[in-house]
Amino acid sequence: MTKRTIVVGTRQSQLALTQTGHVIDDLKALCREHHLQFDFEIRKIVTKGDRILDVTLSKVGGKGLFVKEIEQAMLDKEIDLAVHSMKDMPSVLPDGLINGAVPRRVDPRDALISRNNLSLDELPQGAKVGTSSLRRASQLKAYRPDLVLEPIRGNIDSRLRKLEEEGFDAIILAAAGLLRMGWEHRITAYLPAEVCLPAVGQGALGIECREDDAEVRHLLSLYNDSETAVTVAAERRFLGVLNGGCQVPIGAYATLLPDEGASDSSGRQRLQLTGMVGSADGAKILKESAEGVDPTELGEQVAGRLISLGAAALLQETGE
Ligand SMILES: NCc1[nH]cc(CCC(=O)O)c1CC(=O)O
Repeated sequence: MTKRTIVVGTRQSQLALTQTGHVIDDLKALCREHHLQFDFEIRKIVTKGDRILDVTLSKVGGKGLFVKEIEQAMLDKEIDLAVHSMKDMPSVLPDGLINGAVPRRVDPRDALISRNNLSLDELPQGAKVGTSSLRRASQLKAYRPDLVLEPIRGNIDSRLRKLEEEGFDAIILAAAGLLRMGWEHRITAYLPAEVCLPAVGQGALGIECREDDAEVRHLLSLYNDSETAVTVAAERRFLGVLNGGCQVPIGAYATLLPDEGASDSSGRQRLQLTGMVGSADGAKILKESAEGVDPTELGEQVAGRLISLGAAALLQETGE
């Protein structure tokens, strides 16, 4: 019998190619361990988002732009799975596709890459900091109102280049992307969650596949990390309640609490979720934490508390 070749679709950015390569290495190791016979092949796909990288994303339709063509190729059976950064994955997947695995998360924090090896506190008064993330800008302005936040677009490699070329004192990037690229030596400081709560799902990946592809689903089930899956589920439910895709400063981060017999009767461990919503200028930051066992309920609970604190007005203000 011939071996099935699993075709893996990917965007062409260095980060996407690197992530996809790591995932295929992990899947090959799982195949050896579990005596599964599969070959893997990479298929590169250019998405609409890649073709218009220099346009502000919120102006042209948001994150979905990076996944639409990939999902169509999967529905058309040109590819069998795709690796996404969890934070770029839409909350609702098209009929027929599922998130088959959430592998173990890496560092969720944001990182400062500064020109003279300075920490956030050491940056000079009025320093120019590059980020196009409303979430990062809002929280940095709240912490250091003197900073001048300016947009910077492009892939990680071009943003690192622009740090030098466009006169920024520092830029902010997700630690996870730098780590996966092998560029963590560029990081000058990690931003603690108390200063800059990460994006929902930051540092995690999602592996999308067809719902009716039992072979791929079985393989992916072996790759799923239940701790990452449950914490990211709470963050994504939080986001889902607050935001139907509009561009607002929102962050969330969930962790499993240490297991000291603190699980419920079904053996589920308790989670803690912190969520934030801010104004674009950082003048107002709403932040709440709660604990619970069910990720959906916890996401809804933290979102509900923020709404009762006035989040709805913030969402309207900036979500135009
Ligand atoms: N917004 C783009 C994006 N999507 C995923 C990552 C890498 C980090 C991750 O996987 O969470 C990045 C770069 C960044 O935000 O610095």
